[in-house]
Amino acid sequence: MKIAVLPGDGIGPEIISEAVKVLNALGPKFELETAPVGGAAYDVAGHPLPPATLELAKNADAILFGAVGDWKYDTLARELRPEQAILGLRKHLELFANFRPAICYDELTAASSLKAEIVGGLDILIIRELNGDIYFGQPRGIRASELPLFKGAREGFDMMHYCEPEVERIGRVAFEAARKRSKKVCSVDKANVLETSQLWREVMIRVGKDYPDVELSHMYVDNAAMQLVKAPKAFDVVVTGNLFGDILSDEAAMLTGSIGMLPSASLDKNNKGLYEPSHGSAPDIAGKGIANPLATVLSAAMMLRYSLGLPEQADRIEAAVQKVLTQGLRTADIFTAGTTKVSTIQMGDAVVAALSQ
Ligand SMILES: NC(=O)C1=CN([C@@H]2O[C@H](COP(=O)(O)OP(=O)(O)OC[C@H]3O[C@@H](n4cnc5c(N)ncnc54)[C@H](O)[C@@H]3O)[C@@H](O)[C@H]2O)C=CC1
Ligand SMILES: CC(C)CC(=O)C(=O)O
Ligand SMILES: [Mg+2]
Repeated sequence: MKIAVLPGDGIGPEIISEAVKVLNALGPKFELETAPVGGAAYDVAGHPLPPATLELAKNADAILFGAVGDWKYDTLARELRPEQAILGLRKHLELFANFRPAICYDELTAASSLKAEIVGGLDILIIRELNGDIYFGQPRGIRASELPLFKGAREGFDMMHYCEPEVERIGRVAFEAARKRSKKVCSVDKANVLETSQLWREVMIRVGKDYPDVELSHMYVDNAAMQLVKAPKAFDVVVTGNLFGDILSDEAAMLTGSIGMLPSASLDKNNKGLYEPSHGSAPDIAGKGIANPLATVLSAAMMLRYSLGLPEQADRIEAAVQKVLTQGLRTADIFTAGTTKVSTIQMGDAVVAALSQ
C-alpha cells in the first residue's frame, strides 16, 4: 500500500513525523513516499504543487498531508501561495467530501473553553463540501469598480457558486453517514439571503426524500455558529458548504479542547482520500516542538479505516490515543492543572508505546 506523505510548512513536518512513526510501529508495511508541498515546494521547485508531487498524490492509495502556509509567502501572487497546494489537491483529485469529526474525550473536558456539561460526551460529525463554493467560484478578482457610488475605487469579488449535482453528492454522503450514526442530518446554509443557499436547501430536501429514515433539519449558519457553543450535543451530522464548513469546524474544534485534536478525511467518490489535521501550519508555534500531533495521528487512523481497508489498525491507533490521554499526557494546547506536559515528539513516542500496552 502506497502512501504519499506531504509534510508541508510550519508545524507540518513536526506533526507528520509523529504520525509516520505511529504508522511504522503498527506492523503492516506501508510504502511511504515523501514529497514537498506548499511553501516548502515553492522554495525548491517554484510552485506550491509541483507536477511530481501531484503525480505522487494521484498514484498513491492515500495521502497523508501536514499543513501549508506561512506568513513569509503572504505577498506571493495568489496562484503561488502555499494554500493553493491543498486547494489544488482537493480539486485535481475531486476530494469533495470532507469529514471532520469533533469528539470531546472525557479526559479533555477541562481543556475546552466551554463548561464540561456542555461538551462532555460530544461526538458530532461535520461534513463539509470541499470542491465548490466561494473558494473555487468564477469570476473572482480585484478590479476598478464600475459602481456609480464607488466608481474607480478598487473592488474585490468572489463568486459563491454551487451546481445541483455538487450539492446532491455531498447530501448523499451526509445521509449515508447519518444512517451509520443517530440518523439525524442538520444542513447549514444561509438560504434567507443567498440564492446559492436556496438551491442548496431545495436539493437537500429533495435528496432527503430518498432517506426517509433520516431526520433532516435546516439551520442558518449564523444560528448554527451560536448553537454550536450553546448546545453542541443537539447536533449529530452537520452538512454544509465549503466556506461555512471551514469556519464551523474550527469553532467545533474548540469544543474538543483544541484544534490540535481535530482530524479530517477528504474523500473522492471511491473513498480514495487525503488525510490531514483540520488545523493549519501554525507558524506561531512552528519549530518549538510543542505542536499537538494527535489530530494528524487520528487522521492517519481515518486513512487506515476509509482508504486502506485496515479498520482494526485504525482502532488500535484510536485506542492508543485514548490511552495516552488517560495517562495524563498533554501537549501545551490541551494542558490543564494536574496533567503532564509533553512535547510533540514525546506525545508521538507515547502513542507508539501505547500501541503495544
Ligand atoms: N489545510 C491547510 O494546510 C491549512 C492551512 N492554513 C494556513 O496555516 C497558516 C496559519 O493559519 P492560522 O489561521 O493561524 O490557523 P492555524 O490552524 O495554523 O492556527 C490557529 C491557532 O491554533 C494553533 N494550533 C494549530 N494547530 C495546532 C496544533 N497542532 N497544536 C497546537 N496548537 C495548534 C496555532 O498555534 C494558532 O494559535 C496560514 O498560512 C493558513 O493559510 C490554515 C488552515 C488549513
Ligand atoms: C487553507 C485553506 C485553503 C483551507 C482551510 O482553512 C481548511 O481547509 O480548513
Ligand atoms: Mg480551516
